[in-house]
Amino acid sequence: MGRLVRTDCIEIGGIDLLHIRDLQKQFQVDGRSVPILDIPQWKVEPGEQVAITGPSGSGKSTLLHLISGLLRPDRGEILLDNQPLHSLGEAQRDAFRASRIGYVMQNFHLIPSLNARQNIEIAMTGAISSKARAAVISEWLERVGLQDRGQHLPSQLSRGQQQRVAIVRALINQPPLVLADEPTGSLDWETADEIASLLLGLSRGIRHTLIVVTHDLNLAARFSRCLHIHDMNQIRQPGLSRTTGLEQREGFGG
Ligand SMILES: Nc1ncnc2c1ncn2[C@@H]1O[C@H](COP(=O)(O)OP(=O)(O)OP(=O)(O)O)[C@@H](O)[C@H]1O
Repeated sequence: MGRLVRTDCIEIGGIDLLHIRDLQKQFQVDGRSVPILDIPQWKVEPGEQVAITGPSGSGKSTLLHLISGLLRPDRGEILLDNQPLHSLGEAQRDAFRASRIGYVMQNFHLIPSLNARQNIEIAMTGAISSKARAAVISEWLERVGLQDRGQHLPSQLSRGQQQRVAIVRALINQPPLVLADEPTGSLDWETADEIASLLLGLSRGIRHTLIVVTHDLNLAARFSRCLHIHDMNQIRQPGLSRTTGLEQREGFGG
């Protein structure tokens, strides 16, 4: 079941934070190569908020893993701030990722034995005193309404509160790019709406670029740009050309 995605490039001008060129990714399944992504060109400008939608298995998470350098493309280039991430050695890539990319995941991935403050602190880079660190963490906890939850373990927090901690952890180093993979996917609709507002508001406030993978079309509609990935099986159907495999929709309210 191969899946292939292509994108029509929309030139949006200006300086790009992210520039993907000729990207191809395949996985080996039972000894054969299964094409997953094929993206001739895609650009994201600083400060943009982009939603990525598409059917299950179309390659959305794979695209985020490629952008963050967790996966290596088989072909092509991903430039982040003009830096080809995959040309860096592992240690340099880890350091670059830690300072330039924040990652929010569906299931929070907090460390169970650390409290909320410690889960945030562990992600902090930069040489500042422990007193200054504590002050920054307090400020962020207050910003997300968790000022009285800093000492709580993840198991003592609601799911929405855990995701708030995870969002602070992703934003604490003020990375220029924040990636979120189904950040509201495991939350009830009311909490999901709150978390979506928080993520959009915070990233808008500090001018992060935000790229969010979501199945939730209501959430996608809150972004200024949406990239929809089609499944290759659909692309193979008569009447759908491969070049419409990945379609960009502009002009959502934001
Ligand atoms: N390590 C791997 N080895 C082989 N195939 C893989 C691997 N990782 C992902 N795949 C396959 O790649 C395809 C894309 O997976 P991906 O997780 O990116 O999809 P997705 O669009 O994020 O799906 P979902 O919406 O269900 O999370 C799937 O068919 C998946 O089975």
